[in-house]
Amino acid sequence: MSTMLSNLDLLRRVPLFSLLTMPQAEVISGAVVKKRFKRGEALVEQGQRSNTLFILLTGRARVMTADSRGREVILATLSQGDYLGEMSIIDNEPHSATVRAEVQTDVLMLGRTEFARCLTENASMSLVVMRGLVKRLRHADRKIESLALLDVYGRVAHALLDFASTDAQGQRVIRDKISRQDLAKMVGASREMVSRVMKDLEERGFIEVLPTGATVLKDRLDALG
Ligand SMILES: Nc1ncnc2c1ncn2[C@@H]1O[C@@H]2COP(=O)(O)O[C@H]2[C@H]1O
Repeated sequence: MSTMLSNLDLLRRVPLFSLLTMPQAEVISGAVVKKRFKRGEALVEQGQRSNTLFILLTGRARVMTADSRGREVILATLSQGDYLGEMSIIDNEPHSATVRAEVQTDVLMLGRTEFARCLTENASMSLVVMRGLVKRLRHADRKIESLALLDVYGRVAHALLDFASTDAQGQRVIRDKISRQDLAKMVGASREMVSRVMKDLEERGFIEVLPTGATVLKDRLDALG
């Protein structure tokens, strides 16, 4: 975490908070608290309350939910500039999911009252939060569709296409090695099944796994997802 930057500087670099007027930003920067979470530590726990908005300054965190048997589903991965905890602040219910640091993660924390004040005093900020929620709902709709209508091949293809970014050569690629366990938690299938599907996708030329661990997605994969 940069110790050189003031809370105000840190806040103004976060897209959501860059919408505040300078006087508003000054008030809010006096109310935020910095915190560092270790890898594996939970920022919030599903079913509990924290009355806090968390803004990621560095690192990465995983949004996940689990059933009573401890089976987990990964809903999303958050990174720098993303925020979490807004759902509980907006509807005053416990946290909808557990969010866990995947690597050491630095955050700014803002209390319920201050965040609620930002939303009521700044219409453009409310709109951005709404857009974020709508985007999430669209994504959740696609996920429901894929769970209901696609087989495991289709769901794995969907998840891979979702994750990929386009490199300088215009190839869609996932740079980091993909954990079969994580992929299984994203698509709602067993790790063994996902390993089998990935192997088959590779053998049939839908994907290419490079020696670096990166995965290149071929155009024909779109037909499955
Ligand atoms: N599907 C999702 N995608 C991204 N973030 C989510 C998703 N579901 C929940 N979250 C975040 O995880 C947080 C868990 O606590 P809250 O319910 O307060 O607010 C939630 C959101 O900020």
